[in-house]
Amino acid sequence: MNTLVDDAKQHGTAVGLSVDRITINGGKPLQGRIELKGAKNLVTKAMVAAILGDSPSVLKDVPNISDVRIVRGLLEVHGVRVTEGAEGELVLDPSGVASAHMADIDAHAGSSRIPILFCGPLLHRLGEAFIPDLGGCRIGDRPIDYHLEVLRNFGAIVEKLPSGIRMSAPLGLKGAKVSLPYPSVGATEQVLLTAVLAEGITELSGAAIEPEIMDLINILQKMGAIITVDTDRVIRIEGVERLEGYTHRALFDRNEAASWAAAALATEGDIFVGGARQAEMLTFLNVFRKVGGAFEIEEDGIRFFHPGGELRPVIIETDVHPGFMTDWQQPLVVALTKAKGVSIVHETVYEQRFGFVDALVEMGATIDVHKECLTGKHCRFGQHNFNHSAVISGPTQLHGADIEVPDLRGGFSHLIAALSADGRSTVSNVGIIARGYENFITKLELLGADFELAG
Ligand SMILES: CC(=O)N[C@H]1[C@@H](OP(=O)(O)OP(=O)(O)OC[C@H]2O[C@@H](n3ccc(=O)[nH]c3=O)[C@H](O)[C@@H]2O)O[C@H](CO)[C@@H](O)[C@@H]1O
Ligand SMILES: C=C(OP(=O)(O)O)C(=O)O
Repeated sequence: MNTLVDDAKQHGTAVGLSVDRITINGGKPLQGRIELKGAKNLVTKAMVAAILGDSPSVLKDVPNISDVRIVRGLLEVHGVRVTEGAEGELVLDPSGVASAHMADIDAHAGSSRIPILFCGPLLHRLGEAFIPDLGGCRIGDRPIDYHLEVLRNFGAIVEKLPSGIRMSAPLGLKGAKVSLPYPSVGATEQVLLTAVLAEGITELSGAAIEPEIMDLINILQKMGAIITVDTDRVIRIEGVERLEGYTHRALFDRNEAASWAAAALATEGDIFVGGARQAEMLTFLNVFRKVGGAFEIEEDGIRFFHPGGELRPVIIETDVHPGFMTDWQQPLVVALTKAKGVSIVHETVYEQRFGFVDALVEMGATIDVHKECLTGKHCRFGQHNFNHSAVISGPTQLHGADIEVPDLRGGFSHLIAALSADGRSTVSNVGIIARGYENFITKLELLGADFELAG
């Protein structure tokens, strides 16, 4: 397995970021306007969906992030021709889809979580698939048991090898009744990408219904799929014989929007996030307001700002949509260190997502992590030995320190911590942030941050 430093270098290099560290002089409010592109958690899946079409697809608002680069590389080793159109536009031509050579595919092992979603499309197109080791953030065990079970339900034969997973479907894939034990985003996408061309009807219960999944459904419908989203997390898919390419503008990145909103609050700043929309951020906006943040919703984006006065503590439980998204908690925790009183964040989606708080504590925050489900709701992790509830007592003034990015969202929270701290901080392994934040260095510059690049 790659070390964190290798990961950071790989992700940084993929988007042309040649530095490992940023030295930040904190204490300056972030102010100005930035623009969002499409969501990391949709764009990469939309790219995979292009394999299902029998003509090229055009995807707009594709961000320059390393996860997109990695998926592009994987598509190319499978014979998909990927070209760039206008700014932020990718043309994906699947007419040459072929089995990848092991050596080529190995180069992509361990880089992102997306390879597992190639299974259904490749089984339809080629009758076989080989999936290398998966990467993604190290925030828990992240098993793929639901994915494998789903694929077996459709008739795939799954063989686990030391280097990855081999799959075949000698009799083709057939629609199935599938029930997920937990509304997993990835496993729901696995069902969608497999069921659309499977013979017959698929009924998925216990589905995840995140906005990025709904946008993937929009794309599949444009391609010719028949998908019904019922109440109570049930999705019905009627398999069709062929799909065509799509043209689609990707849904904006609501996780990036929430991150910049938290940055505005923690630095007492004022950031207009172009492209952000209210509907997909309702839950975040409620919490942001309760903490004492202010926002103005405009047609072309949302202005997030600190209106003055004291920030207030909150109790949050992360959850599947429409709950408070797990990817929002890390940046917000930095703002909560400045709230007067005791906040609690109960992480119910991943068992180990509080690794990033060690650095905040080193910077002067008062944060204790606990194994118990501290908000009252019992989650899957309550009976185990996982520190999955955090108690944040404030207000505290953070001070500069040398800190190391542990994962994508934790990394962004470290940037915010350094920007809001007194004095100088050095944040290393910043390449990991390039997995999901397009041009974050340029955006920091635009917002008036005081920093130097090093390493
Ligand atoms: C690329 C992408 O879109 N990543 C997002 C996606 O990750 P991802 O799709 O990996 O997350 P899931 O929704 O699948 O995971 C949720 C929970 O289900 C568990 N699980 C999942 C699959 C499985 O086979 N077995 C199993 O036990 C996971 O360990 C985790 O505890 O949704 C997460 C939850 O909104 C987000 O934090 C990630 O940003
Ligand atoms: C956990 C995340 O992503 P991934 O699933 O790609 O690791 C994230 O975007 O915060």
